[in-house]
Amino acid sequence: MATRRISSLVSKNFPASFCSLGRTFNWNRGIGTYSTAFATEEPITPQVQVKYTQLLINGKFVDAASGKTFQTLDPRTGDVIANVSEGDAEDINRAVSAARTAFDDGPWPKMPPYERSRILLRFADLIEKNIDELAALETWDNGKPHEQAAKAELPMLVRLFRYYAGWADKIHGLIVPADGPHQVEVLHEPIGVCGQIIPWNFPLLMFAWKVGPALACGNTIVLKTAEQTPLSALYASKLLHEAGLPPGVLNIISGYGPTAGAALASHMDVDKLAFTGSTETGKIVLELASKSNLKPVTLELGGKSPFIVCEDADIDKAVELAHFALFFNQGQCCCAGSRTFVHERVYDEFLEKSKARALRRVVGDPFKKGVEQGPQIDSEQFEKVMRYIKSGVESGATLESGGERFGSKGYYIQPTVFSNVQDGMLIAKDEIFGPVQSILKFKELDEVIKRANSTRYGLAAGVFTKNIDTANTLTRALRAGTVWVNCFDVFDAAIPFGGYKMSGHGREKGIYSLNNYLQVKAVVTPLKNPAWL
Ligand SMILES: NC(=O)c1ccc[n+]([C@@H]2O[C@H](COP(=O)([O-])OP(=O)(O)OC[C@H]3O[C@@H](n4cnc5c(N)ncnc54)[C@H](O)[C@@H]3O)[C@@H](O)[C@H]2O)c1
Repeated sequence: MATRRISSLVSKNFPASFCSLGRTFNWNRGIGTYSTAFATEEPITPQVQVKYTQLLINGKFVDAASGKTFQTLDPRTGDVIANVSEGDAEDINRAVSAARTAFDDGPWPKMPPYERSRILLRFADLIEKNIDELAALETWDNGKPHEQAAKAELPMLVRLFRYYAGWADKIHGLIVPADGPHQVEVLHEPIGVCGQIIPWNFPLLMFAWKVGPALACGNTIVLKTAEQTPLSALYASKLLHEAGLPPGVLNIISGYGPTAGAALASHMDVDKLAFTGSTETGKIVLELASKSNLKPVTLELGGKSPFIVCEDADIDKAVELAHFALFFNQGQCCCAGSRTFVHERVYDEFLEKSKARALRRVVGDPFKKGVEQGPQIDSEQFEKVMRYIKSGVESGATLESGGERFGSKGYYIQPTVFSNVQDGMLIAKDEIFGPVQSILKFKELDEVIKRANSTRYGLAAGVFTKNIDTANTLTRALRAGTVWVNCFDVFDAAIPFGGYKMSGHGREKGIYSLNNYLQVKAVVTPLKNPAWL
């Protein structure tokens, strides 16, 4: 069998790849056991003020119609960061009405695409100027390491807006040949008022994946942020208006899912819905859309992605990448490599090294330099993850490291590794969305393909091998929207992302996202005496 080394074992793309985080920042790892030093220190005061807490409707910050507010909390402590206007159905009506007027009568869809492109480019420049404040807000509201927000996520957001700014003046239709003397033009039109609902795990990146392509295509938007993380999208949207976005084109509603989110999904005057969140909520919004006006829906949902370590893998590199694939962002990634399949010949070595790596992971205040893992987003997620850890122990998996709360304040969890995990256990089937690695043993390639595909999800997969034939077999056999080979979490703006099966409908990013935000119209005109057809 012909084999050859795959030269690039870990992607060098940055900032498109989160893979480079560990190397770039030279994380200051502890040794042996978990360090509790950070947990006993006072939380670091964020270098940012919360300026925007109201709803953004028709270019203005306004209170909710009900006058209600809700608290957004600091995951490091559970303390209140700010009181934020709580939008509900009435505010969604106001925002949709502003977006409708901006679409039907406003300048945005009619603006020369180059002008739209320039506004998106100016916005990207403004984000770059305000990276420190935006990254601080993101860390404060979400708990993710500040270096990750500032050096990877914000640059990705900038890149994504520049990418879609580049598309704005390159979207065009087709002239297609037909039987008979007809001119057939296929026009690509903006789809109209877009409803967008995003989760809390990557508040600004999810904002970018939704807003960038929708605006490039000339649409108007009502976006509902996640109730856990309302702050950064309000700040970014203010900058978009500074960059020249006309009022009413982008409206931001903070609020809860069953009230504001459901009102948006079921609104009769919303032309398209884009949702990212859990599979359970995805089913609800799809039903709301179908029961209202049958608006088309794209869904980016949950996952239980396999990460397959083959017998020929460089074990040290595989351990590091599998660790990153699971623990990145506190394990709160839809595409987390949450089933680590390891070939039986390298299993023992892989396990020992994975355990040691988890013990070296630096957990603490996400504002502190060198910290790799902050707190989970809130008490609900914290409790859910702890329940899964308990279930892993009770179902007979071996707890190799972690398994406990980290520190005494906030929602920190020790990096946890289970070995001896069997396919039927809940920890191998459900999306845990936390820092819990499940290691499973396999023997044959056919066997691991079957087991990796034996899930209701199909978002992503990781493959670690030096053998090009093995890599080709796996990449084609795995039923997942993304397969990363010898890399993981490479998120270039041009790469499509989305799921098979219950991980979603449709794709975001790249050219594929444009199709989500365009209508296709055929215009047929008879041709009189054409010289040719
Ligand atoms: N596939 C992807 O690209 C991707 C990316 C990030 C997160 N996710 C998934 O998101 C989930 C975690 O996020 P979450 O806990 O915020 O998910 P969630 O489904 O609870 O919430 C997501 C959003 O939906 C809203 N919502 C909740 N109930 C609603 C309802 N009845 N009607 C309308 N909207 C409603 C929420 O307010 C929030 O804005 C995970 O399952 C993760 O895998 C997927």
